[in-house]
Amino acid sequence: MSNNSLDKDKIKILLLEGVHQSALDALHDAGYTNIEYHKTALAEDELIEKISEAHFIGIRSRTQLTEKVLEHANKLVAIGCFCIGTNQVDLDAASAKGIVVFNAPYSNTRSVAELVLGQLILLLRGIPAKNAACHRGGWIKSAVGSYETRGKRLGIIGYGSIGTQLSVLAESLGMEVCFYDIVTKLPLGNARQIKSLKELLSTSDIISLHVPETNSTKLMIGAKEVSQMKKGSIFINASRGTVADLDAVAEAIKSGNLGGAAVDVFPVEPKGNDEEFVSPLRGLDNVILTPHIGGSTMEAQENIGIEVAEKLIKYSDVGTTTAAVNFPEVALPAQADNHRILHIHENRPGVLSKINAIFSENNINITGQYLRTTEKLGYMVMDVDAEEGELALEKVKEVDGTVKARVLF
Ligand SMILES: NC(=O)C1=CN([C@@H]2O[C@H](COP(=O)(O)OP(=O)(O)OC[C@H]3O[C@@H](n4cnc5c(N)ncnc54)[C@H](O)[C@@H]3O)[C@@H](O)[C@H]2O)C=CC1
Ligand SMILES: O=C(O)CCC(=O)C(=O)O
Repeated sequence: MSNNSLDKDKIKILLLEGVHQSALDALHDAGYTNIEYHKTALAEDELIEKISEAHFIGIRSRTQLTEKVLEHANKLVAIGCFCIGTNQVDLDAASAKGIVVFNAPYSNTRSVAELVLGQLILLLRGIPAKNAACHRGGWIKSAVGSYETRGKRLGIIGYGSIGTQLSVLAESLGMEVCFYDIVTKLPLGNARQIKSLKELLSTSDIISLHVPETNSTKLMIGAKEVSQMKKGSIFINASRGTVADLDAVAEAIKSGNLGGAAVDVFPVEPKGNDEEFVSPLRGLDNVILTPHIGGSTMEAQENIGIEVAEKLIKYSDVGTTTAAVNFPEVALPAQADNHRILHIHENRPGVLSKINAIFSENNINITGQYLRTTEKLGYMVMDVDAEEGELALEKVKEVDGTVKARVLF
């Protein structure tokens, strides 16, 4: 249930999926040298074996940190998602074990927006099919079905960090931008928010998805929604594979109802580069298929490596949880010569009064105290005189409702 402060070289960090060298450099510079690095995701049994020994883990989108996997993560204090999406982590299971989850919410957003812009230009010109024909010795020199971007309507579903950047880039090409979002958003430039998904689908020349994976987005583009799209229009999904029914998209491409598609994310993705990729869209010349690389540019990966590594370092060094995905956020100063008790507890009546009673009953002097809560979790941080740190930790660990407690010094 608890971790005492360890020497930095004893803190075991497991980095998977080839996170950028910048993360390793940042961790090394901060004194963390006990790092196991893998270029790929791990099979579930190996992941379970390795996570049971790790204090920190860094992943991207392939590693599924399910409840079953996290059950074995008894030493783990934090998860770094070196990406935006955190749907691959069972956040409730992580919170229940007092494991903080961090991500990089912005660093790869420009990369995705640029890729989508490139794809929509290529698809409007019918380039994927012409390119495929050339590779087979064909020659489709024709303007039929080939269009400029100017004046075409781009329908963006999900007007967040990526959707808004795509909106601005598309307008700079002279496109008309409309968007659908469950939240009322300030439109950038001349973009317009459309209240009905059906209206967006049926009036756009290109539809591009930029929503997170949630219960409300699961299969939000099914056969019905695909049938509502304008004849000959283009479908792009670089969000999550669970959002769209690719069988329906494949049927619409084959029947000519859709003019083309670009898909970067799939309901089931290969775990590594040596596993076969299976999709109903394979073999369709006017479909651009990419292996979930929307955010995979050198710039984005380098920035993500630094950003997430720094979040893990700050949590490990001083207990700061700013920008955590599943956790009360506390920005903490570096502690001076004292010991810092980090106490993660269920957010229910009585826990705090018991902790405070321990300090007064044992005459432990508190030099600094911080508290933040979410609906389910409380995170209390107490700085105490160095000689009283171990006693304080032992006592607070006994409090009913404690999820995790550790001391930093
Ligand atoms: N292909 C790739 O490599 C990458 C994919 N992504 C995916 O893109 C997603 C979006 O990224 P950001 O724009 O940064 O996220 P964001 O959180 O800034 O924006 C998401 C937008 O979707 C809206 N939304 C949520 N549920 C909706 C619904 N049911 N219907 C309509 N709108 C809804 C939200 O209100 C928000 O405006 C990420 O969650 C991730 O899954 C992100 C980065 C790279
Ligand atoms: O880099 C990755 O593995 C996934 C990127 C992504 O989809 C995200 O940032 O949410």
